[in-house]
Amino acid sequence: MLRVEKIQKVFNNKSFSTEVLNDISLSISKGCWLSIVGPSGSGKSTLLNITSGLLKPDSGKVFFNDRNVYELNDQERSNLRRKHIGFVFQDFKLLPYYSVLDNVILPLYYDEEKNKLYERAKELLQVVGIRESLFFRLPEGLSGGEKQRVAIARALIANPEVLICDEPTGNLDWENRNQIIKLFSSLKEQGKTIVLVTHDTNMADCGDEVYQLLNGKIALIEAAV
Ligand SMILES: Nc1ncnc2c1ncn2[C@@H]1O[C@H](COP(=O)(O)OP(=O)(O)OP(=O)(O)O)[C@@H](O)[C@H]1O
Repeated sequence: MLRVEKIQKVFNNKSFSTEVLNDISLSISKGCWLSIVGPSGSGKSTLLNITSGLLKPDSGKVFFNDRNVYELNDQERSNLRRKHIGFVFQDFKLLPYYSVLDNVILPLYYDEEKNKLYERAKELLQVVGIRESLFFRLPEGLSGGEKQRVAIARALIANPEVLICDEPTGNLDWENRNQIIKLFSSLKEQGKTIVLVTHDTNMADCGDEVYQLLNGKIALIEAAV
């Protein structure tokens, strides 16, 4: 369902260049949960951004259901991301002047009837453990963990086939982290494909496959039998 082939990425600054990804290939089957671990700065976020169509690699290809993501035009790629790929950013990227509910419906804001979207958003917020009294609050009034869970609800609003998450439990306490792991497990059971980066090795182990990114290379370090 998702395939990255021979990805290279170098960041060039005025005084130096950083080779982050060197000939990375990965194939992710439908319904698979793939975890990526690696030290800080090893390129995990860069790889997720490239995989989800947010950042063009220097070379290499990304396929989503056999469509070459970087051969789509901007509008097509934006539609693919909004409707088929849910993305949870490490820094959440909630819009500051929109309420929790409006942030959650954002990916489909102009596509669907608002009341229906709000109903779905409320259900999702309940699933991720956000209480009703927070629904009309602006993000500045939320804790880090609450923002993270709102970002997860937003990533799910379009019922995407793939959920790509950058440190989805980084700001959560033990109880909420366990709740998110349970949610991801049940999403996987429903057939969703999950790709996540985490420093939480126990969470990584809940996946079918665990890859480690190190020195620009990726290696499979654990696979469910
Ligand atoms: N836009 C950019 N311009 C220049 N260098 C960048 C850019 N984005 C990332 N980098 C560099 O690329 C490397 C990989 O960054 P990336 O954020 O992908 O790592 P990471 O493994 O996700 O790190 P962390 O676990 O700390 O979030 C780092 O050295 C970072 O400084």
